[in-house]
Amino acid sequence: MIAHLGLTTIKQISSNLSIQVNQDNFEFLVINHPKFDAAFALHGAHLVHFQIKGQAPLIYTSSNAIYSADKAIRGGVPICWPWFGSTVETKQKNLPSHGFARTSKWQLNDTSENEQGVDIEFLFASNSETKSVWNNDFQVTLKAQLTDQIKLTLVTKNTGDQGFTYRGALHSYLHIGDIKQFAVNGLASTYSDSLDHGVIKNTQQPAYPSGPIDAIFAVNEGDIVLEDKANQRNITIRNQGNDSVVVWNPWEEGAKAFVDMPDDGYKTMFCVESAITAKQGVYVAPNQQHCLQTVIK
Ligand SMILES: O=P(O)(O)OC[C@H]1O[C@H](O)[C@H](O)[C@@H](O)[C@@H]1O
Repeated sequence: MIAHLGLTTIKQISSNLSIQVNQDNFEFLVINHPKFDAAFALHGAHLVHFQIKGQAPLIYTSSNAIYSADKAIRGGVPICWPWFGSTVETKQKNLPSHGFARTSKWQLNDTSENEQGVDIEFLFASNSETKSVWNNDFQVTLKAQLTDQIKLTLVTKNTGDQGFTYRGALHSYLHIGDIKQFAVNGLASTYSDSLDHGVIKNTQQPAYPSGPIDAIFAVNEGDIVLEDKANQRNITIRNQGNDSVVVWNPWEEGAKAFVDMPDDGYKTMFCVESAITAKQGVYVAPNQQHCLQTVIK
């Protein structure tokens, strides 16, 4: 799934882990564990690939994704932070949708590995550039534990002396075999329809998506289960620290409008996001931290 990127190794970290670059010097951490293959872009600490050996990929990344310092990567698990989507304020200030973390370079801080999998830690801290758009002191850590599942924990630490609030998401694009042979179980009974002015609607249980969807669900008890019938599997998602679950698929017209997604890309992806979308966000006091997590298997 990343072979088409034509990567070259520039640093071998261990026999399973290496830093590789594409022809534009865009850096990836590539993991070839005996149990799975995975890759992160250092740009955004963005998981772009995860595939257990012998199985279909668990994560969808667009074959047309653009790897460029000022762009967000289409697919994978974008880290939306410290805001979600756009607000009147971010629009007025011409700030990017979903915050600046996904278009910032993160530092690979630590890796460890064993027979079960690998642990990886990426860091991103406030600097003069981030403070010019969001005037807070922070350190954000992405802790990734990859085994027979993906566990991503985003730790937001307030390193300043003023409290702040944040919003965001672990915006997972799950790979599915065929959207026409697909169902979603375990979502809350109502949702706010972002494609219809936030009108509150009832959820079908299970839900069989048949058109564009952009919906904010409350947090429900239990797991969200995607029936990926074409791949004869269920994908299970368990979130923590979120106040909502955002579900998104742009469908055909939406995909056609994106330069970085094939027209039929919508057929093999479905986003289920561990999100903080409430207006008040999450408050983080000085020296305190908050964890946002998603576990996918
Ligand atoms: O195109 P992006 O900025 O990556 O956003 C992709 C999508 O993210 C979320 O799912 C939002 O709810 C959608 O409204 C948005 O279209």
